[in-house]
Amino acid sequence: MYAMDDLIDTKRGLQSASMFIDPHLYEVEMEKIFGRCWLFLTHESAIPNYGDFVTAKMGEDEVLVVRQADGTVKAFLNVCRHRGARVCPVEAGNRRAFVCSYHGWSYAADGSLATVPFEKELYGGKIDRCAHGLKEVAKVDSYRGFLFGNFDPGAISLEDYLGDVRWYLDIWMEASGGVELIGAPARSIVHCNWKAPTENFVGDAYHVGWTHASSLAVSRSMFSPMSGNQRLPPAGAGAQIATRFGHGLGILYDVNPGGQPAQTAEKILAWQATKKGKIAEKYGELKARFYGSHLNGSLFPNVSYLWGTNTFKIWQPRGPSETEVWTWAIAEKDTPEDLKRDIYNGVHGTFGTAGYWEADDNDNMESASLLPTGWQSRKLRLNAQMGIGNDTVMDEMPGVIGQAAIGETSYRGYYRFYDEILKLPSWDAFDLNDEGWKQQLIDADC
Ligand SMILES: CCSc1ccccc1
Ligand code: FES
Ligand SMILES: [Fe+3]
Repeated sequence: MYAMDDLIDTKRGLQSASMFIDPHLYEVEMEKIFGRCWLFLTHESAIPNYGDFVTAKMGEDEVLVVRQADGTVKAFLNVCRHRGARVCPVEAGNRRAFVCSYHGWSYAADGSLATVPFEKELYGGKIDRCAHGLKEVAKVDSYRGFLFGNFDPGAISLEDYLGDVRWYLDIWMEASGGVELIGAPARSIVHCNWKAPTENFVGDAYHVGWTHASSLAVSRSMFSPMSGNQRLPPAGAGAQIATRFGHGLGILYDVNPGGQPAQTAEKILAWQATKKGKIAEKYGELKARFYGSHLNGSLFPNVSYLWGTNTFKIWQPRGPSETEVWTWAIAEKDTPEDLKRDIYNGVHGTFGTAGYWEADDNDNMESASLLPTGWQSRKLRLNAQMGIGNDTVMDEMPGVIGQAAIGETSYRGYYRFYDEILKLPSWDAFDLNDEGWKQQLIDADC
């Protein structure tokens, strides 16, 4: 059994390897993280009309996300209130009612219990209908079209929960003119703990040259000069950012198309050149530069994205050692259709189920997650000390900043909040104005 205080050492940027394997910790994570944090559901554009729905996952819970008649969105556990069978077996569609395939109970789009077969004859009218509607997810909210849900009615708002990271999300969710998720997500299983890939995307530019050496060599991408660790990005080529709620990212300046194959990268650069001037006028030079940069990021607990390599991922936990990966391609809404198709193909060829970048990563995710099965291996500490002691704050961009293209500032930020939320009695006990988290990260040192 893990000891909570031995799990995360924010002061020294260390984490216990047991966090990837401990089944008791996993249950605490499901309760205290997935039961209380804002979890990605879908994008508004996927359910535009009344009755449109998708099924999604919130931790290990399967939910039904439905557009309501009044234009709002509700989410429900996709679980029949009679004997618990799945109410909606399909991933997406349009329904005004959902009928359970087991005994035929039906529910309206607003989750209320609509019909019960032979209700009078078999129940004598004794069913409390109000108590048998689909269990509603306490809160659903949207940020720039990205819909999130929260099981905890006492949780802080989505806007507060995203906090400083909104400034960086707005680079591609707003300044770009807005984005869309293209098509249905590719789904695959990786034999790893859900945190391993999330931490990789939050801040691991360090692995790109080594893990992806062959992918970089064959793709002739903008990252290819890093192949095999031939060279580091030059000094001042990027930054690492940590924010209050564990959300973090890395930025590699001016190389937006990042891991896209060369021919797609050229088209993306030409397309972005037509927009950058207007973005600079409206949002300033810094955001315009970041629009043309490559961003790798994660939103706590399990959302990741690559702005530039156009990838959007959810790492759905399925036990401590298995993760179901949902991968979408993201593109700016106003991208020409032929380029959107190239981007889609590029994403699913790199980070999709059978993508060559994905295959590189999965080996690392699986070994890092499964080796702590060893009783001695799980006692090891994982090192996230790159750049420790050099983190700072800057006037021009929010969060705690590591001023290096490769560093582990956002790892330390991710696990700092992981530690805090696991120990938080309830959101009532949370002080949104406490800025101490910044000093915790700035004071960290080996
Ligand atoms: C094109 C992949 S670049 C990257 C950087 C950091 C984390 C994950 C991926
Ligand atoms: S489990 Fe759904 S109607 Fe019985
Ligand atoms: Fe990778």
